[in-house]
Amino acid sequence: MPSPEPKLICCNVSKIFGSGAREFMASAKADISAEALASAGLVGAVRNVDLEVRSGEIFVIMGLSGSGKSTLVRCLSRLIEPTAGEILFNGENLLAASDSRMIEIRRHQMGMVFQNFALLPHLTVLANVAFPLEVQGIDRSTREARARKMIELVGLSGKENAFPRELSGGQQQRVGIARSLAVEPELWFLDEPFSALDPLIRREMQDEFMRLQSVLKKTIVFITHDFDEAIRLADRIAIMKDGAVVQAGTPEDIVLNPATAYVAEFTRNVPKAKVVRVASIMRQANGAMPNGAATVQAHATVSEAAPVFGDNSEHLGVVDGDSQPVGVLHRADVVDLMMRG
Ligand SMILES: Nc1ncnc2c1ncn2[C@@H]1O[C@H](COP(=O)(O)OP(=O)(O)OP(=O)(O)O)[C@@H](O)[C@H]1O
Repeated sequence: MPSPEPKLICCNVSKIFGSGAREFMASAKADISAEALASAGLVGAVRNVDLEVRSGEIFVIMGLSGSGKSTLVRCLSRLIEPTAGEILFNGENLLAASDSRMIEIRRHQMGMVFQNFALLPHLTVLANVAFPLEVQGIDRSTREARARKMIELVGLSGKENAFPRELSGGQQQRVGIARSLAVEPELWFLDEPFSALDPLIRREMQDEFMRLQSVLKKTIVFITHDFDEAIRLADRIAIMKDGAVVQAGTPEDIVLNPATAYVAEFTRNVPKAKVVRVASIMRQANGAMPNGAATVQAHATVSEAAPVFGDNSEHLGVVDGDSQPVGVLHRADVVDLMMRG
């Protein structure tokens, strides 16, 4: 389970494009509605965003094209200067950091993966992956040894001497992932890393990404415009619209309780049983577990638990990670949830 400790805190961050943006922010105080900005000839790419990314979690920022995802993520590493707000990384105020300190943080503590892979075409896979270590001034044999390890981790052993043009899209993105992991980042940004891949490869890469994360346990900020990808990968999701976060929560929170009609549109076709956990719909055991009933884990999804009922049982015992009884799952509640979507 992710630890609750925040790695990155983003407080009331805004990025307004257009001349006189700072003056407008100062005079408008809190009113930076999309309408107020538009009438001043400004673009509110990011508006008053608050979020906290916890150590070891996958935090997904999801929104349609133009909703502000890339601008927000670039503000988090100060590749774009926010117009207002505060950003704390490991408790350090990034907006007060000098340019050289920011370069050091980006080089040593942050990793980035982009949609277009951004590989250097004239360098081999090995040299591409070793490149950020070369920039760090690490000697050749150390950086090549680390690069080989990363190439193996992403399943590309044997391709060390290939050039990017000799690889498929999925393989190129694996190189991008290996390269960004080579610096052993504490905070890993992935900006639509799988969007350029066709659906089958994309799903394979998502599985691969989850496998990597189960080994590496990085703190991740992952951008996508695809809600299905978001609920598949996320520990928590922030949904953006017109530069603002309209809802943030676990996939389960969002699917069960969409905060606005806009969010509900995304959740409408999601099979709820695949997202909702047994713990959310179980009932109190009141001390007694159903006699002879099979058990399921509280953190299993409802669709994982459903087959355990078999033909005849009406109840299942629910246990926690230490096999302690925590509740009862009723067949009727499972059927009800499945009927809902
Ligand atoms: N340099 C800029 N100058 C003016 N407006 C900008 C600039 N960069 C982005 N914008 C505007 O800010 C808004 C948010 O853009 P952003 O690229 O962050 O969205 P996004 O959600 O990442 O979209 P996409 O998924 O298409 O990349 C858009 O309206 C965009 O036109």
